[in-house]
Amino acid sequence: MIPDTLRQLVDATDGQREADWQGRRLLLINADWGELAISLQGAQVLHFLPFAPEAGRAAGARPATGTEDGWLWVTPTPQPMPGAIRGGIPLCWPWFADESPDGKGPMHGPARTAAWRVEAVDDSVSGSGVEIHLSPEQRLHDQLVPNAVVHANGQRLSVELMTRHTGTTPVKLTGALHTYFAVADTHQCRVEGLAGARYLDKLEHFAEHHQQGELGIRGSLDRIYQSNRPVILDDGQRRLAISKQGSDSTVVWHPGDDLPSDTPATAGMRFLCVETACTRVDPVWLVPDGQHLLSTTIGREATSA
Ligand SMILES: O=P(O)(O)OC[C@H]1O[C@H](O)[C@H](O)[C@@H](O)[C@@H]1O
Repeated sequence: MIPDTLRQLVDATDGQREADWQGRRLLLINADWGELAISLQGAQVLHFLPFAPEAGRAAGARPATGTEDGWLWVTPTPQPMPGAIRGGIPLCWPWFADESPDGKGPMHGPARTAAWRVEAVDDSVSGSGVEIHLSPEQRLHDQLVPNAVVHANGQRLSVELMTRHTGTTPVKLTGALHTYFAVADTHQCRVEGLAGARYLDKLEHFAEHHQQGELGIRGSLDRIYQSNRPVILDDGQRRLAISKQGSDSTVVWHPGDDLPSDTPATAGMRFLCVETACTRVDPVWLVPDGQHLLSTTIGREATSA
């Protein structure tokens, strides 16, 4: 689910172009393999719709209008600059939530509101698709340097957030690929693959629990699962496989009825955040010349033929 204004920009794109949306520069791609939109504020993927063949649909043919509008959700309320966009895949870096070193930094770090530039767009990648390299326009940390790579094709989307240590003293790093998935109905969702995992419940002052059975979403939740395993997000209509690297935390978040002011009730039950993260339970200590790769890959669940 994406705002009509973003849908119109994607529809008006043939191939690849840049355009302005809500005061932000976007990279838009509408190709034979699918659709992709990235905001250069935050290097944030806002939209992805692959055209992989499904039963009854020819290879490379776009889904019938109205049957599917992408795997990611973006709030329909315009987000004033220079604030963050709620939706898509915000890059939370170099800390997750309020875990800045002095406790005073912006929620989820400065990367998601910073200006990034496209370093390269490679559409010669195997399997027909695109690989986009992005870097921040300004330094965001005195010792750490991030860059992002987005891979998209007719089957899957992946986002890689690489951090390199260019300084002289060890640095603690947390962060997240804070994915807002578009779902048919939040309360019909199941997240499979977390059964038995230990989690910290942020709604209970980080009380520790273990997940009993598979996770069904019934109301508000804000949990840090200690897990490096892939999960399946099933909303009753679509099963997406979410795998990851460099992450021992999976954050599952939805505010329930207590929606943020930028999220109208009609849109509020159409998303679920399942986040590939490094948090207080698995911070990364980066040493000089070290690097860390946080990545997620999202595809349809593989079905046995
Ligand atoms: O509103 P935001 O700054 O984008 O944060 C949205 C949410 O992100 C994460 O999932 C945190 O676990 C939540 O506690 C937070 O409310």
